[in-house]
Amino acid sequence: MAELTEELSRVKAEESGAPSPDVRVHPNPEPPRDLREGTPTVVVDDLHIIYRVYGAATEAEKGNAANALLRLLKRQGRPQMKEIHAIRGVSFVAHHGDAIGIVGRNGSGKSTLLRAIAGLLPPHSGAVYTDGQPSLLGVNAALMRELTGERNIVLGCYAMGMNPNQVKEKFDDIVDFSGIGEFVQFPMSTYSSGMGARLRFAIASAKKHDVLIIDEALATGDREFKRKSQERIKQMRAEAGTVFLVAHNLDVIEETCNRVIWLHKGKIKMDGDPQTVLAAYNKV
Ligand SMILES: Nc1ncnc2c1ncn2[C@@H]1O[C@H](COP(=O)(O)OP(=O)(O)OP(=O)(O)O)[C@@H](O)[C@H]1O
Repeated sequence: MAELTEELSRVKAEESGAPSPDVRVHPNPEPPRDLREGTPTVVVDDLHIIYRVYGAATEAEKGNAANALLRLLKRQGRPQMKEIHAIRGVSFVAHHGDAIGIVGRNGSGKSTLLRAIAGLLPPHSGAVYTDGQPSLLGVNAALMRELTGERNIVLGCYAMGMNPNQVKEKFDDIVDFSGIGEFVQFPMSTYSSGMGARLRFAIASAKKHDVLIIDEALATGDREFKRKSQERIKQMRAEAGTVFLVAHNLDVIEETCNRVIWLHKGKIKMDGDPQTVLAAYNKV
């Protein structure tokens, strides 16, 4: 009974606007943006990613129809499973306001690392901790080819958690930024790959992201679009998000990022400021 009276008086106090004695009042539950600058957003701790693929271990086992039929007749199992150890003990910490470029030769593990940060690949061991929701903007980000640009903008914005008013507010800006013009009324299947990539970038960057991961999205698009997208990445950095960027064009990385991680055979070979890391990377 005493508990009930206490609870009732707490509810009444809350209704009257007076803070109840046992409720701590935080005047600033969210620290202002500039205070968040520099706080950790992504912690990657001794991460290992292993892909398992069913592949032929020997020449004789190589997959063709005759071999598959022979295996069936002999009631043999599938060919041996192979493991590809794509990320081998990667650790680093990213902070609010960081734009981190990831460089490395083909197959060094860049896309795998980004997909793991986005939570799309489970670690074999180690862990990825993120503050906020990471969003992966890759060349394959899911837009629907049979739908018009307009429908994709609306669906894409909803998928990022916007409400109808926010979508209305952002719609024109997305179309302008993408530069697709009247093509917005046509199905995406009629777009060139550059137009599709520009629309994807325009949709994804219309929202503030805690952690935005961009995989080669800037590789397509003309000089003007590259300039605009670099500007927008800088703006997103200024809004205290964290941006990860994989691009084979090192100039883009140098101009956009404040830090570069060089991956080699699944391990970090170097991590530091763009000039130093890119100079070393260009030497090999
Ligand atoms: N889905 C997959 N299944 C099996 N192995 C994969 C898969 N994706 C990548 N790999 C392997 O993992 C390793 C790292 O590949 P990843 O695509 O991450 O490298 P990358 O640095 O992004 O390459 P690129 O510059 O060519 O895009 C490679 O050996 C690759 O063959």
